[in-house]
Amino acid sequence: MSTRDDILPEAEMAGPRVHFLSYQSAEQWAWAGAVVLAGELRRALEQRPRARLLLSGGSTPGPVYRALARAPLDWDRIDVALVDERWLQPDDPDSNSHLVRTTLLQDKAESARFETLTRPGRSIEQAVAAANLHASQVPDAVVLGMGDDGHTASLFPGLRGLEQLLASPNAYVPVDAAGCPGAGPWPRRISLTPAGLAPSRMRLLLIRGEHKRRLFEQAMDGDDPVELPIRMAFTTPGTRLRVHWCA
Ligand SMILES: O=C(O)[C@H](O)[C@@H](O)[C@H](O)[C@H](O)COP(=O)(O)O
Repeated sequence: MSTRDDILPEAEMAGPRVHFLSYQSAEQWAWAGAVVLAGELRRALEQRPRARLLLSGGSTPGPVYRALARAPLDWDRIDVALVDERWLQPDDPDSNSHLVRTTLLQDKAESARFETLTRPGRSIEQAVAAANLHASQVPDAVVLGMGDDGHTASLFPGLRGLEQLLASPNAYVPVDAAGCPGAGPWPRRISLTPAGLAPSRMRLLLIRGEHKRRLFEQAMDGDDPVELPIRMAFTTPGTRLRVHWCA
């Protein structure tokens, strides 16, 4: 297993809103993500009866979740929930729930309490209302991803009503991303908003590849999340965004 010293970043760029760390290999990147999340959860459990972790889906974060599942934490005091979900049932292989179940909720983390966003028999409005009730518990850590189009959570560039969704006072909103190529075959979704991200005690963005590095640098040159929704990760007031990148 890697030690803390093996996973020091190759380069760092720290500003007031973003701390960007580059890792030399995918293995170091995965372990570094797990170490930082485990540290945050451990601190939270020292101070409060329960800790809360919000996770994204997509093709990038799986190795970090698998590494985190091996962390010796008091997992039965940890609530795991989602940043966003495609309007699919939790056992659908394309759902973010399925990703979290098959990567994180294994090994030591099997005993964590997992809140899916969708559930059989629940309408999208009921699912969003339930998510907003749970959101009264402040997240200790939020893991975000970024799509090749600059979306984060399920807030896509060009999404109808994006400005209103970004300004919503609610932590979760229903999304109809019809016409947004980044949403792939799943236009109906539920997404975290800036209001849901703001109170989190830690924000971690997991990205890989040259294209995403350049896109993130471009995002940092501006402030408007309507143009590039990933900007909400660092323009939303609250804690500084930590970015973990590797090629
Ligand atoms: O449901 C989703 O699609 C995700 O939660 C989404 O916001 C994800 O983080 C990005 O799309 C990045 O996805 P990739 O890692 O596959 O590029």
